[in-house]
Amino acid sequence: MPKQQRRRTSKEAVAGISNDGSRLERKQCGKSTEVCNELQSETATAQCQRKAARRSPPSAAPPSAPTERTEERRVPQVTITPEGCGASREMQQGDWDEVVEGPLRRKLSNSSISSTGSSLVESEDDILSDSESKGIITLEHLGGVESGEHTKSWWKLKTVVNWPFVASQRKRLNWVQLAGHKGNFKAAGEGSILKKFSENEKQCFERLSGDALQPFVPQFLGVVEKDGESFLHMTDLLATFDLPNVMDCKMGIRTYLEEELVRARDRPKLRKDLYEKMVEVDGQGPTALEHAQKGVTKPRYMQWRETMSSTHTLGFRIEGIKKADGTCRTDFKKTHNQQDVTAVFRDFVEEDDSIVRSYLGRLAEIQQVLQTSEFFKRHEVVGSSLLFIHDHTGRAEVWLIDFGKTSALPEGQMLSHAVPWQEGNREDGYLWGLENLVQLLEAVDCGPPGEETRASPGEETRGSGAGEPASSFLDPDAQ
Ligand SMILES: Nc1ncnc2c1ncn2[C@@H]1O[C@H](COP(=O)(O)OP(=O)(O)OP(=O)(O)O)[C@@H](O)[C@H]1O
Ligand SMILES: O=P(O)(O)O[C@@H]1[C@H](O)[C@H](O)[C@@H](OP(=O)(O)O)[C@H](OP(=O)(O)O)[C@H]1O
Repeated sequence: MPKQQRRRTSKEAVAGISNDGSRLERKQCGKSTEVCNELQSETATAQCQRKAARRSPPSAAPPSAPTERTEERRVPQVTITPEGCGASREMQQGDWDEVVEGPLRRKLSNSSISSTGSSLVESEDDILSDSESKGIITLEHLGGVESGEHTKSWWKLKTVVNWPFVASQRKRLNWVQLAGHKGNFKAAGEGSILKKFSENEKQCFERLSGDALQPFVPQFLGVVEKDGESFLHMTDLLATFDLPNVMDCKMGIRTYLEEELVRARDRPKLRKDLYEKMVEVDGQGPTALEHAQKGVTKPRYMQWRETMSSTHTLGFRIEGIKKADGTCRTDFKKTHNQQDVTAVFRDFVEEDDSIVRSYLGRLAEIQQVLQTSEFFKRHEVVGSSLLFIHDHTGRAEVWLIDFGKTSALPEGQMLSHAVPWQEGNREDGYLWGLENLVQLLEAVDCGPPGEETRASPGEETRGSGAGEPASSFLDPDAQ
């Protein structure tokens, strides 16, 4: 199939996820006939889904379809009373300049890129004063100094297009922290990194040892002390790539713990920093009261983030992307619907179908393993991400990262990860989000092998028969 035609097909497919997918966007359909019509275009999607069915066995407990009915969704209310502003738990770190071995050392710094998504390289002040903790790309450059030496000279690479890499340096210019808290990471020995210690995350790594999921998470290398602080030592997933493209997708329909909700109800604490982050994205975000108080509670902020982004509508959201050319984007707070998300995916993979297929293959493996993982069954997985990494060699991998807010369930309790969350059931919607992610990525992958994926008229309906979807989405209406 000619490339142009392939692209058209992909584009149609982006919107037309499925019968169920169209429900996913039905509220928006009311606003846009164009979107609505596209959603009804099924053929290309059906092709993708058949491809997917070949890639992976159908999930044992297929999730069903979401809608975009944000207002109608039941979100536990948090009573806000003014009690002063809570401070961010962000690490205050001023002494993280000393970094590690290697001729071109990474510095993992507290600098960051604004979530407003400026793609311009600004002054150092701008970088440092940024209130966001995202999109950190900071590299320590030792200008040919041999391994073992220490120096404090380093580069801050914010957003650089056409970075003049020389071949020997390219491999080492890999590090990027696309999400998470400033200063949470430090470089370690070759191919490994240190993440600020969390007892909870350590326990998760220990429990993951020997679990079916272990091959899909960074290798845990133990706890190390450095400069009087404890860190989790783990493999740097980027280390073996050459100028990788990296994307962080935060999984699940809920990004805060139930206990945070309870705490906020019992002891509501207004946070000015979160209020400011909210206003930065949407001046209309805070209520009149919140504007007056200049503060919001954490669950209120987190719920707002979920509804602004695609967490609420799709069960995952894009946190950040860094591409091989050095460009970095973290301005996805308002990337909300499937068309926008798919457009970002397409840009990320640069319409390289073989990369998409590799990602889909890996995601299919992850979906399969999640069905058998004891760890997954017995943990509420909140705030965890899938890290997508590929480079020009054609290698593409997906890894599960960040178990800082993943918590064990009481003995005997298990989650389906695919049914709606109601306070108390601790469901996280991980599998639902993953299924949506896979389907959106499939919408990018509607090119070759072409003929073989073309549906015959009798195959136009998804699924194994009688209009039954092969896989479907979670329906929050079912709540
Ligand atoms: N093992 C790893 N290898 C390579 N990069 C990693 C690894 N772990 C994390 N990262 C990078 O660091 C970023 C943040 O990681 P992580 O989500 O674990 O941090 P965090 O501070 O716990 O985040 P959050 O505040 O969302 O809980 C990721 O988006 C990714 O870019
Ligand atoms: O993505 P944003 O808009 O920057 O918002 C942050 C993000 O949701 C983090 O996941 C969260 O940390 P946790 O997941 O650890 O709760 C952090 O809370 P915090 O400010 O309390 O650290 C938020 O500020």
